Amino acid sequence: MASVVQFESVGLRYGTGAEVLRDLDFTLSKGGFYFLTGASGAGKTSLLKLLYLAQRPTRGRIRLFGEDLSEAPRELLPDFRRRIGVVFQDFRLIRHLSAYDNVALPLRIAGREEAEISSAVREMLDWVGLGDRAGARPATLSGGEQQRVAIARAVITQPDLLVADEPTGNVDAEMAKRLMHLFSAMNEFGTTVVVATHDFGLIASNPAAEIMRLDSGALVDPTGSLRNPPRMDRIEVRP
Ligand SMILES: Nc1ncnc2c1ncn2[C@@H]1O[C@H](COP(=O)(O)OP(=O)(O)OP(=O)(O)O)[C@@H](O)[C@H]1O
Repeated sequence: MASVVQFESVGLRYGTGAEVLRDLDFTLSKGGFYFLTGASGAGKTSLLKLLYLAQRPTRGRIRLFGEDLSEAPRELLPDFRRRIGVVFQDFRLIRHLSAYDNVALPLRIAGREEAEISSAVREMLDWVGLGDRAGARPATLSGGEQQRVAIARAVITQPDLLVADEPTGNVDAEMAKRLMHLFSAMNEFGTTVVVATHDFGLIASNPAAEIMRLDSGALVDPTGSLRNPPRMDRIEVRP
């Protein structure tokens, strides 16, 4: 399968500090679904920042959509960026825009017609359960509602790569299921999805997904043990 992302010996440090990511070597395939997990501070958000081009690695190479980013001219980065949908941990909605206008923004930037934008945005807001809050500004929405607007905005352009940082951290279990259904539907249409989460319930909801686990900045045990806990009947428990 074609690769969307390739990391080769990638490391990242902030300023003069120690490396927060080290020796990352992995490939994400087109149409793959990946969960990125690991303890708080393990480097999940930092790895996602490399994926959505908010950070450059301090060493190693990253290929995105087949292009080597260390060789790509800076002017090309916005073109790459437009192919990536991002759900930020802190949402980053635009304060003075309504929920509708926040979700419409990427389509307006892409130059779509208003009639097309209107039907797409209304359908998306309905799907995330905010059809009746289209005119609301972010400050008047709850944390969970803001998170749903942020998700709607990230997926509205059907990006090639969707990167989501704890996208269900503020919603109830029913809404989390609905949002995962949305991500899976996009994934079936070819979007590569990367979801950082601590929520093992969420991970269990998509048994076909691959799990990437970060431990102190390094990827460990990329698949396997998280899905296959030890068979308790084989473990001898001594009194
Ligand atoms: N801008 C920054 N400048 C300096 N250090 C940073 C910066 N951002 C993150 N770090 C450090 O990098 C390490 C990894 O942080 P990161 O936010 O990537 O972890 P995380 O796994 O996403 O954590 P959480 O689950 O709590 O969101 C931490 O030690 C953190 O303090």
